[in-house]
Amino acid sequence: MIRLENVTKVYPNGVKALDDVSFEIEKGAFVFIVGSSGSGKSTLLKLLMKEINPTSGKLHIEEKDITKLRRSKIPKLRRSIGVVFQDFRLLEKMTIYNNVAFTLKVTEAPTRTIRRNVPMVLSLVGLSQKANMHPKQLSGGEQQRAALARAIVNNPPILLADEPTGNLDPKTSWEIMKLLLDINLRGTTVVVVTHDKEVVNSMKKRVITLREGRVVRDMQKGDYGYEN
Ligand SMILES: Nc1ncnc2c1ncn2[C@@H]1O[C@H](COP(=O)(O)OP(=O)(O)OP(=O)(O)O)[C@@H](O)[C@H]1O
Repeated sequence: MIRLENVTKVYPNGVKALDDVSFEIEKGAFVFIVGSSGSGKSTLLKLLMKEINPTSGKLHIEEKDITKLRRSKIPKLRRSIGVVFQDFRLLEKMTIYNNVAFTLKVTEAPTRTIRRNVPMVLSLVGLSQKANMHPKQLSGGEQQRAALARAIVNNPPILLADEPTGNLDPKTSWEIMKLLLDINLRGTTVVVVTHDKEVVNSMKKRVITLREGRVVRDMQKGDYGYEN
C-alpha cells in the first residue's frame, strides 16, 4: 500500500514540484501516473524511494510513514521497491545473469537462493537463452526485460517503472507492458510513469494525472486524457 497525505515538495530553488498531493494505491494495484513534462512525476517517484524528502505531508509505504524513517532503515525500504528506468541502467561489464544476481548479492542472499531465483526470473522474462550475454549484445526490449528481472528477483511488494517504454518501438513496448501485467498478476503493486498514450488508453487501468504538481484527475479504468 502506498499513501500520500497532503504531500508538498518545494526544491531549494523555490520550485514547487508537488503541491498538496493526496492519494492511495492499494496493495496489488496497477496504476499509471501521467502528466506533461515538469508536472512532478519524477519527483513523486523520488519521494517514494526516499531519494528526497517532502517539504510537508506524510508518505506511507506498507503502513510505515517513510518521512519518519531512520536513515539506517532506508536500505530495507529500497529493497522493498523494485525500479526500472527508461534507459535500463544495466551494468555493462556484467553478464545478464550477474546483473540480476547482483540485486541478491548486495543483500547477502544465500548462494542457493541466487541459483534458484535468478534462472526463475530470467525464464519469467523470456531471457533464459541470453543469461551469459552482456547488455550491449541485447536489443533494447531485451535489456528492459533484464532490468525487470533485476528489479523483481528479490520479490519486492512494489515495482516502480519510470517511462519503461520510452526508448522502445510500439511492438516491444507492448511486450514490456504485458510483462508488467504478468508481474502485477503475481501480486506486485505496479506504478508506471509514462507518456505512452496508446498503452494507457488500451490498458484501462487506473490513471492518476498530474499537472503543475497537483492531481487533476484520478480515474479507475482511465485514459490518457490530454495531448502531449
Ligand atoms: N532537483 C531539482 N531542483 C529544482 N527543481 C527541480 C528539481 N527536480 C525537478 N525540479 C523541477 O520540479 C518540477 C517537476 O519536475 P519533475 O522532474 O518531477 O517532472 P516530470 O513530470 O517528471 O517531468 P518529465 O516528464 O520531463 O520527466 C519541474 O519544474 C522541474 O524543473
